[in-house]
Amino acid sequence: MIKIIVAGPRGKMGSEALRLIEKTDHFELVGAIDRKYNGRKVKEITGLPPFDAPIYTSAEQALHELEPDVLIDLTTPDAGYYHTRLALENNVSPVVGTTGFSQEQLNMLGHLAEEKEIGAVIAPNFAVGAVLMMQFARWAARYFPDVEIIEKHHDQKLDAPSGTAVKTAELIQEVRSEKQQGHPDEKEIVKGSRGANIHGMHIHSVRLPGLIAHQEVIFGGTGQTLTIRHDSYHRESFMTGVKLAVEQVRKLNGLVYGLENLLE
Ligand SMILES: NC(=O)C1=CN([C@@H]2O[C@H](COP(=O)(O)OP(=O)(O)OC[C@H]3O[C@@H](n4cnc5c(N)ncnc54)[C@H](OP(=O)(O)O)[C@@H]3O)[C@@H](O)[C@H]2O)C=CC1
Ligand SMILES: O=C(O)C1=N[C@H](C(=O)O)C[C@H](O)C1
Repeated sequence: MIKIIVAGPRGKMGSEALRLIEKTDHFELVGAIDRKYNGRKVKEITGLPPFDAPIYTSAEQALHELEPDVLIDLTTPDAGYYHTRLALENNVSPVVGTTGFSQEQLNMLGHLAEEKEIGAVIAPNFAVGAVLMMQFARWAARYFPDVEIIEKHHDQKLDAPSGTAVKTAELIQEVRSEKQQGHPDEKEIVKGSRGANIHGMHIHSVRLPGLIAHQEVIFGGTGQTLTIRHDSYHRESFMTGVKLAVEQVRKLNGLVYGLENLLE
């Protein structure tokens, strides 16, 4: 049995993670970390599964009193960083889906996991299809160095560009030859019209109601384009990866960044 705490249980992803725990025999929810409802039980919160597990507003108290094996964090960049750090300091393995961490924060968490000799997983996207999309894009970039990324998300998303888009650009950068993309004299008439720029790759972020999580990686070559696209239509799409990470994380030593490192 794996004892789990979920941070962000009322959220779109956190509530989906609770449903995953509910239907997984070897997972046990021992508590939740929420900004509200301290001392209440998860089952008392409308819309959440009928768990007797207690809610804590203090992450420190939850970690000390409940002694979980794993903390699943699905909150916000600031809260997620704080919870992940705290989990590692308390010898609890974090499985983190929260996006928006800086490179400095990721390095810090990596050092801490190594120092404590604890497994940790941070994955910008837990959907297997999205991981394949990123891997296929990395492969395609060897042959098509001209690339732009369009990511589309629901309009409640806090961070832009998405963690998936950043990770995609990082993976492409590993194999892509040095490239000056677009016209050297290109000028933005309206600031921001060419989107964000990571390692010379342009990333465009769309935010609209009705969307969940979608990304296109478009490669351009002479007389052709190649588009690699992934769509999450339901947040259950992320749960295969969350389940795998929870099952694997305590067997790891140090931080694994990206679900692709856990897939065979
Ligand atoms: N890796 C992956 O596969 C995926 C990652 N994500 C990422 O997961 C994160 C959550 O996304 P989503 O569920 O859509 O967001 P939501 O806004 O629906 O949920 C976030 C939850 O975190 C809670 N929260 C905020 N601050 C704290 C805090 N200090 N302590 C405890 N809880 C807190 C919020 O509470 P309140 O309501 O009070 O604000 C809310 O319930 C985002 O970073 C998103 O990018 C999303 C989908 C897939
Ligand atoms: O906020 C979201 O919804 C998502 N966030 C992750 C990201 O930033 O890439 C993963 C997925 O795209 C959904």
